[in-house]
Amino acid sequence: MVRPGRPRVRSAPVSTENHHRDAHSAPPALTPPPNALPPVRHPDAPAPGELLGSHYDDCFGCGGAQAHGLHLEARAGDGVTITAEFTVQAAHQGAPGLAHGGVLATALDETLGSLNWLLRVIAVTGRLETDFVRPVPVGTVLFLQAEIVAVAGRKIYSRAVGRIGGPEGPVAVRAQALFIEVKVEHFTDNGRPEEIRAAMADPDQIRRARAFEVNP
Ligand SMILES: CCCCCCCCCCCCCC(=O)SCCNC(=O)CCNC(=O)[C@H](O)C(C)(C)COP(=O)(O)OP(=O)(O)OC[C@H]1O[C@@H](n2cnc3c(N)ncnc32)[C@H](O)[C@@H]1OP(=O)(O)O
Repeated sequence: MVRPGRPRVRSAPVSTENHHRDAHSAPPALTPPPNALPPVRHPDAPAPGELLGSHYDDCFGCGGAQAHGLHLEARAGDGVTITAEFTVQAAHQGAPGLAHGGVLATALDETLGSLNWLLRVIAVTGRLETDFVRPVPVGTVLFLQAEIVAVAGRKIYSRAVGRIGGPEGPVAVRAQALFIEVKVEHFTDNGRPEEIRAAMADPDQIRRARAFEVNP
C-alpha cells in the first residue's frame, strides 16, 4: 500500500543475474582472461603461518598508529593464500551495534592487498566487488581468507571471504578483486609529500618498498 503524501519510488526491472552468481564465478571485469596464468609464490615470500606485520604504520587497515584503524593482522598461508583477523570495534559502526559496510570492504581490501606481498609485487586495487551476506555485530572477530586466482600481465585477480563465529563459521562478507601492479612512483608521485618523505626516511620502509617492488 502507498501512503498518501509519500513520494512513490518506481522501480525498473532489475536483472537477477548477479543474485544467482555462486561464490566462485566472477563478473566480466573480474574474470581472468584466457591468457591468465596461475600465481607464483615468490621464493622469499613469508613462510606459511608467518605474520606479515603492517606494511605502513599509518595504514588505516593494518597500521598500529591509527587509533580507530582496523589493526588487521594477516598471516601467510600455503600457496598464494592469506588469512587475517579483524575485531570490529565501536568506532567501526554504521547502524547501531553493527559494522559499517565500508569498514568491512576495507578489511577485505586490506587482506586482498596483503596477498600481493606473496608475489613480491606492488599493486593497488583497481576494482573491488563486495557481497554483504550477514550483519556483523560490534565485538565480532571477522576471520578472513583470501587467495590470488590468476595473473595476467599487470592484472592480479583475487577473491576473499570473511566468516564470523570462527574460522569455519558462516560467511558474512565476500569479495572479488582486480589489483593492478604499479611502480613505486605510483606512491612517490601521487602521495602527499610529508608522508612520502617520512616513509622514505624510515630505513625499514624503504627495504619493504624495495622488496615489494622487485621480483628478481
Ligand atoms: C613508499 C612506498 C610504499 C609501498 C607500499 C604498497 C602497499 C600497498 C597498499 C595496499 C592497501 C590496500 C589496497 C588499496 O586500497 S590501494 C588504494 C585504492 N586504489 C587506488 O587508489 C588505485 C587508483 N587507480 C589508479 O591509480 C589507476 O587507475 C591504476 C594504477 C589502477 C591503473 O592505471 P594504469 O594507468 O597504471 O593502468 P591502465 O589504466 O592502463 O590499466 C591496466 C589494465 O588494468 C585494467 N583496469 C584498470 N582499472 C580497472 C578497473 N577498475 N576495472 C577493470 N579493469 C581495470 C585496464 O583495463 C588495463 O587492462 P588491459 O587493457 O591491460 O587488459
